[in-house]
Amino acid sequence: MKTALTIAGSDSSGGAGIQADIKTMITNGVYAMSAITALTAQNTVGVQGVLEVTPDFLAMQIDSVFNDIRPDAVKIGMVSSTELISTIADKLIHYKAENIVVDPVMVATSGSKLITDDAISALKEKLLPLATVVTPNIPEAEVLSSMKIESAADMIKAAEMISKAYNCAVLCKGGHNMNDANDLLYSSGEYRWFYGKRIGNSNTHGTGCTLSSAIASNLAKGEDLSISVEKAKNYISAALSDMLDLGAGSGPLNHAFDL
Ligand SMILES: Nc1ncnc2c1ncn2[C@@H]1O[C@H](COP(=O)(O)OP(=O)(O)OP(=O)(O)O)[C@@H](O)[C@H]1O
Ligand SMILES: Cc1ncc(COP(=O)(O)O)c(N)n1
Repeated sequence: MKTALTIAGSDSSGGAGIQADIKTMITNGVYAMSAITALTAQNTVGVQGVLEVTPDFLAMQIDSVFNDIRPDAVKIGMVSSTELISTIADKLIHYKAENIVVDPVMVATSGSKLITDDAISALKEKLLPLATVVTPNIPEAEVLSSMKIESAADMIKAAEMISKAYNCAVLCKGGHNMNDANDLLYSSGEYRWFYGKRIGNSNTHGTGCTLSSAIASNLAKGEDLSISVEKAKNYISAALSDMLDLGAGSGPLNHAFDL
């Protein structure tokens, strides 16, 4: 069985973070492992608290995983501080990790900030150059490219800028668009659109975590990047279409819709 590791934060409400990643990896057919960067006390309404692990303890978790069950792919989600980002980068280089998917988590759907401003610089300098693919939503792509994105042409331009600056593929996600849900993959100088019909479901807590973990699962199984994104897009669209409606705010997806 192929294996995947998520390095991310825990979401006590189970819709995003480590919990979404593990549910996604299992339902996409790979063995799931985790290294937790922070505990969040969180629900569909907001983030009530964050408790970061120490860099040493994060390093220990990553060592424990790599020294026993080597992951075929690694997904990185919420990492809130510069020190934790440096720890992850050092370990990924040390273990020559492959198939690295970086979801540059900055703000939760509920509006809470999940990364410090310093850490955004570290994310750019240390993690993006290691990424097979980085998966920003539109506000994140604006931060990474320092440009405003107001059209499909802007999505292409920003993705190209990020890809060239950090030498990685870029999936610019269109979930924040009003009329469609089209995602753009820019890789090795070429781009491809993944078209999605906008689903009338306001329960989108964890969509970014879920998409990036599905991509990592497909890469772990040996699919190329474009097919990995295509299959991940189909998975997230189906999970959203299941119309699960839990909690008072933006609720989670049904990760196990076809079980
Ligand atoms: N209402 C929707 N209908 C169809 N697809 C959607 C919808 N909302 C998001 N998506 C899809 O979900 C995936 C995640 O995109 P999105 O832009 O929401 O990421 P995100 O903002 O990082 O997610 P998160 O909610 O975890 O912060 C993309 O494939 C996007 O197209
Ligand atoms: C621990 C953790 N990681 C990531 C997210 C982003 O997901 P979303 O923007 O869907 O809330 C989150 N809310 N919590």
